[in-house]
Amino acid sequence: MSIRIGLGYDVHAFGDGDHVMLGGVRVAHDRGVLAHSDGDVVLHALCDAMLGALALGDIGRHFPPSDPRWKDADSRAFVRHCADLLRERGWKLGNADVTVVCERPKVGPHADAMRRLIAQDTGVEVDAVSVKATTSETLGFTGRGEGIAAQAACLLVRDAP
Ligand SMILES: Nc1ccn([C@@H]2O[C@H](COP(=O)(O)O)[C@@H](O)[C@H]2O)c(=O)n1
Ligand SMILES: C[C@@]1(CO)OP(=O)(O)OP(=O)(O)OC[C@H]1O
Repeated sequence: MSIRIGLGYDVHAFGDGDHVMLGGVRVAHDRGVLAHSDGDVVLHALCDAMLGALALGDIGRHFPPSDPRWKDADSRAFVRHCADLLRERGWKLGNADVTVVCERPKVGPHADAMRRLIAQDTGVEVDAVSVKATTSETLGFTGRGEGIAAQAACLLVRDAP
C-alpha cells in the first residue's frame, strides 16, 4: 500500500455581500468575499491539498483566474475535478482535515453540513472528513476581520506502489 500527504492553504479578503461560501455551504454573514470564483476558502484549500498530494500543481494551474469559465464558479466542481484526478491515478482520499480561521462567521454550526458535501464530492464516508475552526484571537488580518483563511491536510491511499 502507498500513501501520500498534501497540504493546502487559501485566503480571501472580505468585501461587500451578505454571505460566504464555506465547504459548499452558503453561510449568512454581513460581508462577502472578493474572488473570481465563489471564493470558498475551505474547498480551495482542500483542492490544493489533493493536488499537492498528487504533485499536480495548484488550483490556479487547473482553474486559472484569468479564465472566464471560472467566474463565480461553484467550487464544488473544482473538488469533484480533483477527486477525479486522484481516482484516475488509482488513489483514494483516506481522510481530509480542514481548519477555517476567522473571527466571524461562526463555522461550528455549519461544519457537519460542509463535511457531508465534501464527503459526497470526494466519494468517501463523512467520518473521513473533518472541518473545524478557530479565531486568531483578534490578531492579524483574520483577527481584524479583513479576510478569512483555511488550511487543509489530506491523506491519499492506494493499493499499488
Ligand atoms: N469562526 C469560528 C471560530 C471559532 N469557532 C469555534 O469556537 C471555538 C473557540 O475558538 P478560539 O479561537 O477561541 O479557540 C473553536 O474551537 C471553534 O469550535 C467557530 O465555530 N467559528
Ligand atoms: C479558484 C480560482 C478560480 O479561477 O479563483 P479565486 O476564486 O479567486 O480563488 P483562489 O483561491 O485565489 O484560487 C485561484 C483560482 O483557481
